[in-house]
Amino acid sequence: MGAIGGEELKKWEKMQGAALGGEEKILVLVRLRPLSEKEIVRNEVSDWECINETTILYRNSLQERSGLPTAYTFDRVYRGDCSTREVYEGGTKDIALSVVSGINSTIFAYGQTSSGKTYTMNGITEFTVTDIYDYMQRHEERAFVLKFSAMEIYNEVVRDLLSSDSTPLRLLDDPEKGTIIEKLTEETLRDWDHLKELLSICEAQRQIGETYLNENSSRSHQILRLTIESSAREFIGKDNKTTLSASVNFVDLAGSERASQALSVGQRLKEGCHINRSLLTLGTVIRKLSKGRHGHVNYRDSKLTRILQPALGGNARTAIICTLSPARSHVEQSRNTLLFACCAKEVSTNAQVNVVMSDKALVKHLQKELARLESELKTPTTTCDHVSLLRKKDQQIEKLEKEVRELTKQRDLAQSRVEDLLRTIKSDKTSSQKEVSSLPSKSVEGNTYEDESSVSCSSAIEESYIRDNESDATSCAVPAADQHQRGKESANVTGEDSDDLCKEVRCIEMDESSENRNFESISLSNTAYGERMSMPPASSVRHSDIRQSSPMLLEQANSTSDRSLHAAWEQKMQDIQNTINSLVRPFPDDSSSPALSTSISGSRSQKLTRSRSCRANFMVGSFPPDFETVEDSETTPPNVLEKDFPGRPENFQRKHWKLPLLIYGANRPKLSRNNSQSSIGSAFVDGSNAPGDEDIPSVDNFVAGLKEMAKLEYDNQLHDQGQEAGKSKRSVKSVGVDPMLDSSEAPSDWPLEFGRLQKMIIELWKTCHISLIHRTYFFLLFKGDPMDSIYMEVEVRRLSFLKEVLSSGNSAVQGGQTITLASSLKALRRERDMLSRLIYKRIPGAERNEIYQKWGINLNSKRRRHQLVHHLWSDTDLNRVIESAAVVAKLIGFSDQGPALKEMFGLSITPPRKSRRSFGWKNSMASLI
Ligand SMILES: Nc1ncnc2c1ncn2[C@@H]1O[C@H](COP(=O)(O)OP(=O)(O)OP(=O)(O)O)[C@@H](O)[C@H]1O
Repeated sequence: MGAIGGEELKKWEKMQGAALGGEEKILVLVRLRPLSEKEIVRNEVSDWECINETTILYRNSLQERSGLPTAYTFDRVYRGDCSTREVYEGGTKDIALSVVSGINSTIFAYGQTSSGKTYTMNGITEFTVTDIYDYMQRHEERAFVLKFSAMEIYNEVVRDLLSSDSTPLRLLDDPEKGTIIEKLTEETLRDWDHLKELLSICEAQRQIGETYLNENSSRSHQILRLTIESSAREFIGKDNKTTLSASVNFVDLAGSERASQALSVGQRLKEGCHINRSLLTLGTVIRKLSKGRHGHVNYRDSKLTRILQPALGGNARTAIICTLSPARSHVEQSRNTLLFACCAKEVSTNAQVNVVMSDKALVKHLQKELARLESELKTPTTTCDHVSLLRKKDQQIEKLEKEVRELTKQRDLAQSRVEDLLRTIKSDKTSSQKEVSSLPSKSVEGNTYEDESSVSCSSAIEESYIRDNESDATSCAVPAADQHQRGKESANVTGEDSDDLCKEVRCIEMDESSENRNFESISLSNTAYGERMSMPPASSVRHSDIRQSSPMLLEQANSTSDRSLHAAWEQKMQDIQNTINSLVRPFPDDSSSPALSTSISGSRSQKLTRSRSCRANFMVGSFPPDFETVEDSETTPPNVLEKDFPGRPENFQRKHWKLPLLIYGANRPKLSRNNSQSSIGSAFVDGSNAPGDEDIPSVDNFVAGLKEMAKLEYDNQLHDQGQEAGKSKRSVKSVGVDPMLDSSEAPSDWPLEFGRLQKMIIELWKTCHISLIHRTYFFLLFKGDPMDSIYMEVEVRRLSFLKEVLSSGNSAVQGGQTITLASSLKALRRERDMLSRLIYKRIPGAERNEIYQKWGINLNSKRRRHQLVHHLWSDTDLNRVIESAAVVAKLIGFSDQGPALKEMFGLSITPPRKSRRSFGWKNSMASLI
């Protein structure tokens, strides 16, 4: 059903000769009945007078001085001597008969008991039906079906007045039709006599109810509904048949005074409230609607307003006939009725012609509509801005991808040029060998090279590497006095390039060295390098080829112009990639552009995994396979923190500043000193850590995580030192943390320093919502030994970083997991729950009570376990921290065994040499690898 028309409807409208439907005010009529016989006997005075067709006046002189209104104006007012026919003809008829034009209509009678509602509605119903039949007879060209139903609402229960079954009817919500009444009998009318018969059934049913209620007057609302369906005879059986279908409701409401009367006394009040709930709601709805359709209208508060919702503010034409008793004794009720009428006349409805299309016509119509929408979607000039935006972005992306392809081609060309040069170097091997052999073998360790930090690779790792692999280092360092001089000259042109040049050579060197040292991950390193650089694997280019090559050729092979060209290309590709990312970012779902996602991710991964530093590759290769690769800080943008973009495809995630997370879960392989599966943890996490307690992280995984963290910091430290040389330092200062202390430079007042760091860590743990188990392990493992300094520093740095990230509302990626403030809090809450469950399991009753008392927890409290776990680690006072650690250790079955424990896990780090700053970490690292 809807307000759509067609040829047939247009014809029909023309025939009607009037505009159909639209917004209009509710028609409000007031009917004054004559004094009843009883009232006359009581010598009642009639105080109301209709002074013209629209105004009714209160004539009582006493009341006039009360300040209350005396004159009320409505669409029409009817004196007591007016007939129902006049009331009908005066406005009701027009509305009631709208039903034959496919427009819903409703006629209400509202007023106090015995004011003439039923008297009026009976007449209105009869006249309407008579006119409808008359209309049907006059329009033989149309086929009509007339249906009748009747219901009563009493005490918020809906009953079918045409059925002897008094089972209440349920109201259902229909997405198209609104509220429908379940199982309501609908009789198809044969003729007028049939309707009279049905009306008498309704009357009888109603009287049974009234008898049951032992009341003389109506205490229920009655709704008679006449539904008329019509279609042009000439169209019947045809595809484009259109049916008009509408209903007219005749509503005889319960006496409106009931509510106020019922409010007087107890039992009556309760009953009255029930009976008139719908009447009160009707008043509220009308009042609300009279002020305009703003905000919520409480139709659903009563069955009556729910059923009549369309008549009150929706798709219907509505007339309300307010009936009044003229008697002075009823003046209050009469005034209330007029007040309701005043509100009602402000209410508008918006009636529409209700057209029911045949299935076939409906299908045709929908197909047409679908085609229209599809063509709208296809045309970029439609109103759908996002469609054109998408199209534009697709074009941009296509263009950028083309550019990426072009640049890749150019880069490959340049690389092949480099390869050609390398081949030339090979061919010049013999002469180079002679040159190299003539050089003093110790020149590599010459101070000249080391001192020239601006052009050298004198990072700690290189130094350690040189010592460990002296022969390789000799060859790695390359320079003879004159070679170095050339290098210097070159570096004078671009200092940074020179540094890169050195790294480039060392990169190849290190790959091979790694091979020599049989690092377990060398193949990974080489393969990764080869793939990432789109060059032959580094190991395939023998470092001996290079070190034996002519320095001039070597210099040529890494010439500044080639490198800067590379750098420019890389920069450009990075820019393009960034642009693509920014273009892609607004898509909430990568599925919206699958092809795009695939193509870009390819180029993206190629670009982002490419390392600028061979040292980074070396470090990756030397870490355990599960270690999270840390982006070289040189390639990490200064804005290392970023907010998560929820819908961005993973391939387009920008780099995070990554730190390994101390992951204790089952996913993480257990690491031990020799990197093999270890059962060492079981010695410290007692046997009661049985299946089901697998959520408890083991100490060995904790230690493995610490070591990784230290390794990473070591890497950062080295990098910072390397950068120091290039005057382009990007240290951890950029995230607000001081550079890590070298353990070799641990302050002489270490106990004091330890206290300071420990306090700082405890505070940071709290701020960052760090796992209580982590805190416990850490606290119990590191108690002030000078060798703890590295781990203390690492922890401070990690937590400071995390604090900054979380406090700025950003997320950090640690160990492949994105950490936010919310996720940390959630994890901590879960951990506390887990610990509280372990209290009964792990701590015997007497000891448990002792602990509760120590923490000031009432032994009778039902939530004492929860209280305890919430106390744990929440106070940063050292004594409380010690107690917290003891309780958590007990719960997780961790027994602190002092230095022996650290020894077992390889956490006791040999004090480093103090002679050279850069050596401190190298020695420490020995125990970490
Ligand atoms: N306009 C009128 N002219 C003559 N008699 C009337 C008129 N209106 C009502 N009456 C008479 O007044 C009496 C009460 O009328 P009616 O039953 O219609 O009141 P009601 O408002 O429907 O009452 P209730 O709320 O109790 O059902 C009836 O006897 C009816 O015949």
